[in-house]
Amino acid sequence: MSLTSAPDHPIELTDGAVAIGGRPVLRGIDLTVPHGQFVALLGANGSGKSTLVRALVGLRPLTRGELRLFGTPLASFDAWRRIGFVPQRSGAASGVPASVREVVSSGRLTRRRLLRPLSAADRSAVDEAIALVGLGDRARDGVGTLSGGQQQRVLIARALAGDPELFLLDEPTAGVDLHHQHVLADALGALKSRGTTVVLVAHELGPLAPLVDRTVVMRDGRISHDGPPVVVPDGEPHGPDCGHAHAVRRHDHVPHVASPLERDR
Ligand SMILES: Nc1ncnc2c1ncn2[C@@H]1O[C@H](COP(=O)(O)OP(=O)(O)OP(=O)(O)O)[C@@H](O)[C@H]1O
Repeated sequence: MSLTSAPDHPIELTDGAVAIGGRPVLRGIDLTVPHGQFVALLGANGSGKSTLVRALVGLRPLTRGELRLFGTPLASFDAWRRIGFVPQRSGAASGVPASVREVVSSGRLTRRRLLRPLSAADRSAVDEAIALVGLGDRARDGVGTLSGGQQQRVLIARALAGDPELFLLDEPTAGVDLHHQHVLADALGALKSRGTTVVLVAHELGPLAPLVDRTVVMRDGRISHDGPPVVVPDGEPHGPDCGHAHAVRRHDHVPHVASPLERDR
């Protein structure tokens, strides 16, 4: 907690806007995420989910609005070790031969003093992260020998090893088989029980659904729904929020529809 009474929410974005190449991509985004909340960011292709999470970690500059991370304006925020970010799948192999253990260990770099060997606490955090994503038997293997889905899990383990207080993941389940979606759900469930704040971009929640406290749905660069997830038995709308629940399902699966805010694919 900060010494003042100002809130220190992990994320507080007010009237956020992003333009790419002069074209508005996000507009009028108000998003406050309190400690310990598990937020799913949903929406059709091109609706702005990735741009929003990238803006939230300072990778996309805001053209308007204010972003505070843990109560500190982005411009003066420097506690990046409190934040873990797993980008959309790009592969953990960069051409440099490195083992799973080495890549995951790099997630501890901000936690230890430069050029110091890994401490026992570092090593156990690395082992725990590798086990959590189900790669214990591949720890010594080169990341280049792993499948795309396994490389994604290496990146997740690297972020987990840093023991972040705020963890953002962009489509971690894309192209991942059901068994490994359950592995990921277990890993994120363990984080959630530690009180970690999670923001997750997804098309399909699948096994992650029970973890979600709040769904934010993007549409054409704006937030079109923000509220608690609603359980919809047998695919039927249910309860007073059924319209929204149905909308979430439909957005989750809508085919790509061209709009002025969508990129060519
Ligand atoms: N690097 C870029 N260059 C140009 N336009 C971009 C770029 N990145 C995003 N955009 C634009 O921003 C819009 C939002 O893209 P974004 O990737 O944030 O959407 P998304 O909801 O994450 O989509 P998806 O589910 O397909 O990943 C796109 O329609 C695209 O036009």
